[in-house]
Amino acid sequence: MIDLALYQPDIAQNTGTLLRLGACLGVMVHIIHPTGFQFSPRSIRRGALDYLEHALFTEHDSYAHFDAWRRSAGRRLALLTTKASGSAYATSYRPDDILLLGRESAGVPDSVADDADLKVRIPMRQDMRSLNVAVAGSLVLGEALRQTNGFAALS
Ligand SMILES: C[S@@+](CC[C@H](N)C(=O)[O-])C[C@H]1O[C@@H](n2cnc3c(N)ncnc32)[C@H](O)[C@@H]1O
Repeated sequence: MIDLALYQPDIAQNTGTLLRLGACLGVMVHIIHPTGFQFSPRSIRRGALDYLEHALFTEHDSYAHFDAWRRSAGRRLALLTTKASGSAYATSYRPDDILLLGRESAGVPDSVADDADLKVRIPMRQDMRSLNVAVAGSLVLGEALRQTNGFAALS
């Protein structure tokens, strides 16, 4: 199954929204620390509501820890970034891909972008800077699940 990964998220409500998305679709969410807020059930409840108890998530102390785990698991990293040239809708996803979302304030550093196996961009109107991180994650996760038959087990 496709996973989501959040690189050092800044805004608790966005993280809660993505945890709720993961809970509803049966998708694992990796939280890469440090977060810009205290990561606790209390702080993310506004976005996650009572779905938090159903959320599948795992925390990584650092990007290095996450990257070591990902490489040992042989999982491909697909970075969502406005700087990519390839469209997220012209990409072939694999069922075990991990979709990495950047932080709200600054995306990901170049060193992290260099680790990505593929980089994808959601096309937008000219002069628009970016989408909300939870909206971007939802759009690409939907496409990746559609391509990999990830909705089949859901009712
Ligand atoms: C608010 S944006 C970050 C904006 C940040 N100033 C930057 O330069 O990356 C938060 C995250 O949402 C995702 N995102 C937002 N719009 C996107 C788009 N059009 N295509 C791909 N990813 C997008 C990216 O993962 C991005 O790092």
